[in-house]
Amino acid sequence: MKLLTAAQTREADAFTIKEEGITSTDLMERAAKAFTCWFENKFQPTEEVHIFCGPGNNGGDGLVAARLLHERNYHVKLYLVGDLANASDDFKVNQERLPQDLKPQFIQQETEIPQLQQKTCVIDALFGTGLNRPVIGLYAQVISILNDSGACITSVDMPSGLYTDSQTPDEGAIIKAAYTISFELPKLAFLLPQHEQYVGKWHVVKIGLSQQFISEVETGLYFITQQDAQHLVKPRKKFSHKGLYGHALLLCGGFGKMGAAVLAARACLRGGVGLLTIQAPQVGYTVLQTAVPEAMTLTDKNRKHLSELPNEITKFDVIGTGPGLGTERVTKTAIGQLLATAQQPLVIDADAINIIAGSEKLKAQLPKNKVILTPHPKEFERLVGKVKNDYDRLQHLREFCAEYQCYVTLKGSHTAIGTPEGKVYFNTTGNSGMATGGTGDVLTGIITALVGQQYTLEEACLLGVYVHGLSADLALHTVGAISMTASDVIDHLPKAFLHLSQPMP
Ligand SMILES: NC(=O)C1=CN([C@@H]2O[C@H](COP(=O)(O)OP(=O)(O)OC[C@H]3O[C@@H](n4cnc5c(N)ncnc54)[C@H](O)[C@@H]3O)[C@@H](O)[C@H]2O)[C@@H](O)CC1
Ligand SMILES: Nc1ncnc2c1ncn2[C@@H]1O[C@H](COP(=O)(O)OP(=O)(O)O)[C@@H](O)[C@H]1O
Ligand SMILES: [K+]
Repeated sequence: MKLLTAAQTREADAFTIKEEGITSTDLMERAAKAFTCWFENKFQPTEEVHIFCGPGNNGGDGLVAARLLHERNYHVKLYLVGDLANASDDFKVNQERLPQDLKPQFIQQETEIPQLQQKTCVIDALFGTGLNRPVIGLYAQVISILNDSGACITSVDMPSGLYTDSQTPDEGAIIKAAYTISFELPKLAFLLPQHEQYVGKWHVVKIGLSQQFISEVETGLYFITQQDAQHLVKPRKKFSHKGLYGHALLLCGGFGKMGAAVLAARACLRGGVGLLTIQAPQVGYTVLQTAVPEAMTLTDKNRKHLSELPNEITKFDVIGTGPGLGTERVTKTAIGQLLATAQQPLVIDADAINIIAGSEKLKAQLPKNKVILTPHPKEFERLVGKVKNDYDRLQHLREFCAEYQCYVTLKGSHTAIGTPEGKVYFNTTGNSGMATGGTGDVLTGIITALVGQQYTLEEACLLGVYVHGLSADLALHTVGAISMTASDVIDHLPKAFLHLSQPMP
């Protein structure tokens, strides 16, 4: 599913209004109804609700929500903030529509800002996607008092003050919402870790924006839905055999880190690979043969560290490498040989990334259109240098993928997948239980398995990160976030694939 910029959202509004032959006031009523519906399910009418409106259409939504909640017997206190001489037309229409017994209070200077109790229920309708400069002055004072009050803030469409799709300047005040209720689609800003404290928990409510517009508009930004993932899963054929699902090679593990190889291997098997061979240093032989009996094990001439490639390397359909490798000189040499000679697709993680990041020569040797790199943010910085903020990181992601013609799954709460053509997909599964050692090794195993099964590199990244996070979401029900381990994620992979293989409604 696409992510739209603020400008594209405005175009989508305008297109929908024209297509349906409705007025912008009708669309505002629809949006505010959808918001109110969510709000009513969350907060009881016994609550006093303090609604703060700015001068634009976001404020207009706030006015409609005030009217609707008042009709449903919520005790509404309404505040109209700032100079309303240039308020939007739909704001003015809805100000007129306020019932007689709902009198707004006007806030035009700091002394008129109410002091709120802790836990007071607040609706923030100051600014939405129309924000076009940092919030300073009176609005910033309101935001600061609301943030400091300890009130439970629900933002309409955007936390006021936060830019929708670019870096908010440092001087701008931003609401710290507990909940943000976004219209039709999530916003890019919600998916970036630096905004967690402002956005809170976000939810999307549908307001019937034109699907034709959304399907036709050009954007390089997407988020992965369950439907997208379900469409990708390939069913198995009755007369198929293991030879059809790929023979994967994992070059993983080292002294003290054979566990990483075990995790990647077990995940690769659960990811559906036909055959799996692991090449590991000698210390790994007994470990791997015992912990992963389904896999074949080749041993390196080196006792503790990977130092060579297998003889018959051409027989493998895909090679996954990195977890547990270490960065010894002999291993660096082996990774250099791999990049120089491998004909098949490569999934490169962890220490293999660190090794490549440390050498411009190795970076230049990354074979084009054959590589998936799966760095976490620190490993990514080793590849591209220090990044300034989350938007800068995304820009580096696009540039790196274009320069090296490779795929990168930049791991995080919403893992971002960059493609050589400049697209970025955000994952929507996963949870903080995954913030534990070894879950990245699991992802390497899964993606390697999918590439082995002839998924394209893009498909393998999308389905891989989605199913990886989904497994963790399913594990959450049984083990919770605190106790979750990487093995729990592997153990829930079967359920996750089953979940995605159910017929769609
Ligand atoms: N018909 C529509 O276009 C719809 C719009 N909707 C709502 O409208 C919002 C967008 O409305 P608008 O485009 O009117 O924009 P906003 O209401 O987000 O803000 C724009 C207003 O704020 C002023 N402003 C911007 N930045 C400021 C700053 N830093 N300090 C002080 N004033 C500032 C602008 O001059 C303008 O008056 C969405 O977020 C959504 O809530 C929804 O009602 C759905 C339908
Ligand atoms: N808070 C979180 N929410 C969702 N996913 C997370 C979170 N923290 C970590 N993850 C996921 O867990 C994995 C961690 O990978 P990585 O840092 O490489 O771990 P390791 O090196 O220990 O294997 C990534 O896939 C990442 O997206
Ligand atoms: K808002």
